[in-house]
Amino acid sequence: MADLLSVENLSAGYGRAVVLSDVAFRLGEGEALAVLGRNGVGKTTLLDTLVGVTRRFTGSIALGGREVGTLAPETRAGLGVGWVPQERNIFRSLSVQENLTAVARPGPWTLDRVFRLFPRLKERRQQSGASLSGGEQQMLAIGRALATNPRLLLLDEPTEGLAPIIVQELLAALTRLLREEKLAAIIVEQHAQKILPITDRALILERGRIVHQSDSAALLADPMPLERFLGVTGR
Ligand SMILES: Nc1ncnc2c1ncn2[C@@H]1O[C@H](COP(=O)(O)OP(=O)(O)OP(=O)(O)O)[C@@H](O)[C@H]1O
Repeated sequence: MADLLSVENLSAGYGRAVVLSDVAFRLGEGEALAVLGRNGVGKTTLLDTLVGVTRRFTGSIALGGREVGTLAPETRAGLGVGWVPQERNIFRSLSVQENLTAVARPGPWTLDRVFRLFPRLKERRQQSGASLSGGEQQMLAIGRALATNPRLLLLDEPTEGLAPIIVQELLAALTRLLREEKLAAIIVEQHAQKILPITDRALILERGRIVHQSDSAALLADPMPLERFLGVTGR
């Protein structure tokens, strides 16, 4: 499978602090990767480095064969890096529909298609972003990233802090995105058992380094690395 993303020898951090060291992995077109690890190991820093909002010390990030590691975040976004940050960053004073149309770029992900994926957003299309529940704001944040028609979607703990029923709804939408629509994605998640069934590959970070990489199915079948590096079972 052709590489959509190829990361080599990446080290990055903030100011003089090195958080990520010698990170290397590949992602094929249409593949989904789970990024796992305990608190503070550098998961968010990895996504932020792909987006371009940290300090990169060494290494390369190639998207579709083109080096993007030196480019500004907005240029990377224009080349197809879609980002749903942990803090969601929706426009609180704009309506749901305005949030989506403000960032829309031409491509298969039209407003209608986003509304088909998240019917709750369609029902609330005239409401302000601020009036939405936490789960609905997360759906809007994902919808906004989709409306930019990304080649690669980066999701930072999309289910964090949400009620179980909303988590189920979000996971069902993500399953559709990753399994049926075959959108390439990298998902940071604390709970391995939620995300491994819907991703192709997984990596585990510890202190800014990759300590395990494998197929997600292999990790589910043999959860030893989850026990060792996350202190949880895969179930
Ligand atoms: N803006 C920043 N400036 C300086 N250091 C930072 C900054 N953001 C994160 N760090 C440090 O980088 C390290 C990795 O943090 P990061 O948020 O990437 O971890 P994480 O695995 O995503 O953790 P969590 O699951 O708690 O979100 C931590 O030691 C953190 O204190």
